[in-house]
Amino acid sequence: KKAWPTHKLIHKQLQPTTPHDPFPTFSYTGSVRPVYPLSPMRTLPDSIPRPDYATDGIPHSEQRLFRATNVHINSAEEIAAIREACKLGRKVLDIAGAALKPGVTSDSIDALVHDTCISIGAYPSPLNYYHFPKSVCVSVNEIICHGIPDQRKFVDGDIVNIDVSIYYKGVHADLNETYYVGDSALADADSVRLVETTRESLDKAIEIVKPGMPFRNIGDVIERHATANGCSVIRTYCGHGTNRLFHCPPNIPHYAKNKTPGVAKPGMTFTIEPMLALGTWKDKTWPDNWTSATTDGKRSAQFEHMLLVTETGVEVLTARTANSPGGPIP
Ligand SMILES: COc1cccc(Cn2ccc3cc(C(=O)NO)cnc32)c1
Ligand SMILES: [Co+2]
Ligand SMILES: [Co+2]
Ligand SMILES: [Co+2]
Repeated sequence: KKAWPTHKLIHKQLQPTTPHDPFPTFSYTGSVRPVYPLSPMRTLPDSIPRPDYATDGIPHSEQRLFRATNVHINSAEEIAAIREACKLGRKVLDIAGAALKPGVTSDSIDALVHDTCISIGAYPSPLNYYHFPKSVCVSVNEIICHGIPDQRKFVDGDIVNIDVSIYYKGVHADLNETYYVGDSALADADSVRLVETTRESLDKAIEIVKPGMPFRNIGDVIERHATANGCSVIRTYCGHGTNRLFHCPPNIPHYAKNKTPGVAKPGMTFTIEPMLALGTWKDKTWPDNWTSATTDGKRSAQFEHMLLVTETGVEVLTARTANSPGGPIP
């Protein structure tokens, strides 16, 4: 039997491919662990139009606006493109949600989202956004948001948020949902209370959106519903304007008594994306500089829609409609 060439052995030892925790000394707040190695960075055909940050990771177009607080009013053409991107984003999310099963890895969800984006001619907005390494955010249990798809397998009883954003015809769409994996999570009363309260809090917030509505009112509606159901509201991450830019004004906190400026006007497009938790609202970021977890390790859930302010009220651009019924209906 041929002796294993030592240089390959050494190389193998230096590049462990066995699943492992890259931060063995980090004090995790809950039971979720990263499972490395991450899969190689995914690529896209050159034919797919890319946002400015796709090459160097920095959204220069957003940073030019950094201090601005004026909110972009989309043209009719921009609104048409945003509507189309949001319909496609909804399809991508529904496909990803339907693939959630015990034993499936979050990396396989990333591959599915990435390949679906390519198939429709879209760029997955998270890829290389501030150097984010993957094409979708997958956040399990106590992970609040920005979870990085890796080799961790979903387990019966997990609650999993999939946050899809796509760049299509020069505009972004951004939406997310939290799903139950297997049957046990549906049986866990606290998880169901958390997930359904979060879903309802987004719906209640959307109900008040119309021209003249101060953005600061959204947090009051969300926090009232959260508190009434024994949940807290994560404070670090907010809803945001989305159009030709992935993130731009307005900044929309999900907690009560906030001082955010601005009022809704027809033609504005933005997200509302409440993250609620069973315990503390406080968050702690993993050493990967992305993954955000509750400091007490209790579960967090999120739902996100992208909205258009109309002359008379609001249009939920990322709504699940009759012709896109996909995904598990809870
Ligand atoms: C610089 O600091 C950070 C820290 C965390 C994340 C990122 C960048 N980023 C990557 C994906 C992503 C998604 C959203 C979003 O709105 N989801 O609804 C926001 N940010 C995102 C940057
Ligand atoms: Co999102
Ligand atoms: Co968002
Ligand atoms: Co979560």
